[in-house]
Amino acid sequence: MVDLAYVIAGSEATGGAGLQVDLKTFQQHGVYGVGTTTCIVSFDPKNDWGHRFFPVPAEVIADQIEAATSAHDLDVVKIGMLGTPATIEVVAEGLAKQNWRHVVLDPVLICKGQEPGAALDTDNALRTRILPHATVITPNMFEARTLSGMDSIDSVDDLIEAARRIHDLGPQYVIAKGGVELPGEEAVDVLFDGEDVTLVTAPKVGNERVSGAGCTLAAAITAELAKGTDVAAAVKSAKDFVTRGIKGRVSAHTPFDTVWQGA
Ligand SMILES: Nc1ncnc2c1ncn2[C@@H]1O[C@H](COP(=O)(O)OP(=O)(O)O)[C@@H](O)[C@H]1O
Ligand SMILES: Cc1ncc(COP(=O)(O)O)c(C=O)c1O
Repeated sequence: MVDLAYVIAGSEATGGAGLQVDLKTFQQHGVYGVGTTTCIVSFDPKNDWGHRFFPVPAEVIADQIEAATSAHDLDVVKIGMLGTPATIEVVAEGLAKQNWRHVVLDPVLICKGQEPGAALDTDNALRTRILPHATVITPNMFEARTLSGMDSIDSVDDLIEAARRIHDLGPQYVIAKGGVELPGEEAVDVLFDGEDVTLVTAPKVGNERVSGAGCTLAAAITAELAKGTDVAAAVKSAKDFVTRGIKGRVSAHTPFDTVWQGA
């Protein structure tokens, strides 16, 4: 029997992030992917690739969740971009309808290049409605600052402190991603399981962020969990996968290069 993984996330029209990346990553791991679309992001080439954001109506999201969960016995789900409090509410209701072995939350508050202010109401709804379901959470530096309440994260020690604080909010496993934003030669992520801190590192590939890196990492963790891998091994494998994809990155006319999941 093939292993199945489910993702509830936004569509990103250039193919570089979001649901498209999640499903490519699942496929690359030999896992059958099932996806529910929460919103559609279309970057605007006429306006510095600014964000055009269209939320899928809540009832249509509910219909998709009903179809997906009725068609398949799903026990591992990745949550990507939700975008609005109304979407968060309907996804929270969907999650509450069954038991999950793992809920992997990529707490996407804003996309690369977007203004932080847009995130505040989404942040509050995510905290109260989605975080309680998450077993694994993968915040980047901005999301780690927001969720931990820390003003700045300037070192690996700060990132560990942020992971500890986010663990206190509920998720059993926190993977806080330093990426290219901490100084040094390595892209350092921190895994905290409530007891032990593990540094998950790979050499930086350039000093730029890459579109779809966060989605790829969380989707690869989800695919490994669907196959029965334990969390620590899933994170290590996902880090290798995303690093390969960043090395093999695809350049486009957009401001950021994008991860190649087939690398
Ligand atoms: N240029 C890079 N070289 C190597 N690893 C990177 C690079 N950029 C990001 N990463 C890694 O990719 C993963 C996703 O990180 P990041 O881009 O910070 O997430 P997000 O997409 O959520 O902002 C992390 O494991 C991070 O360390
Ligand atoms: C729909 C959607 N999901 C998620 C993301 C986050 O992508 P990344 O993996 O680059 O953090 C974006 C960013 O553009 C997006 O548009």
